[in-house]
Amino acid sequence: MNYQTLRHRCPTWDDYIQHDFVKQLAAGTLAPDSFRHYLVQDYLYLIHYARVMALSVYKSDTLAQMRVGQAGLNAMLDMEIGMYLDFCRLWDIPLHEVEHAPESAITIAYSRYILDAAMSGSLAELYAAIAPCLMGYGEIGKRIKQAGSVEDNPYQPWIDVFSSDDFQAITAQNEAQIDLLLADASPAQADKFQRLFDTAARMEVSFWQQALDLS
Ligand SMILES: Cc1ncc(CO)c(N)n1
Repeated sequence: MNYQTLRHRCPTWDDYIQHDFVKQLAAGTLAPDSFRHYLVQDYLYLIHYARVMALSVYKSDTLAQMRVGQAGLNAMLDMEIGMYLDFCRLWDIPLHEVEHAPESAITIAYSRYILDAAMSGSLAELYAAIAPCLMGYGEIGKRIKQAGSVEDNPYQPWIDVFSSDDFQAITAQNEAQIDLLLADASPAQADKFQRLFDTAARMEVSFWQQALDLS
């Protein structure tokens, strides 16, 4: 088992990567209310995601494994959350409003799902559950960049983070880590990895959709 197999076997991968939210964000036509909702919910989601990354360090056996988790956590806290804080300043959204916003049902479901997989499972299971998140956004960023940017896109900073060389290096490092962890999976373990991956990818679709439903 490896990352590309998980990705190819996932029934909702394209729905996730090519969701209308992504298309509208790339075109700069996404309704501001939708982006604002996404921004707040994703900020809340990332708090839990960071806790999962911390658990990946705890569950690591080697320094090399720990460093992949460390790099992922840094990318999250510095690059992604940093970009969200910039948006908050630019769009006049007070931070306390974001921090105290109620979590939506899908935000709770998805964030606690990966947290449970991280707490109860092996390091390999943890990575199978978070792979759609990290790897998917990397793929989306790369695709949008390759398609060429539109002028004056208000969402360009989002695209710049996920298409950046730094973020792409993190996804490459994570793919290698996932491939090593999944290499010797038994058929039963491979099924478990695929189920974790597919469930997370399904929730990514709902995560986009919640924001689009507002417009
Ligand atoms: C819901 C979601 N999935 C993936 C990422 C990428 O880290 C994110 N910021 N939010």
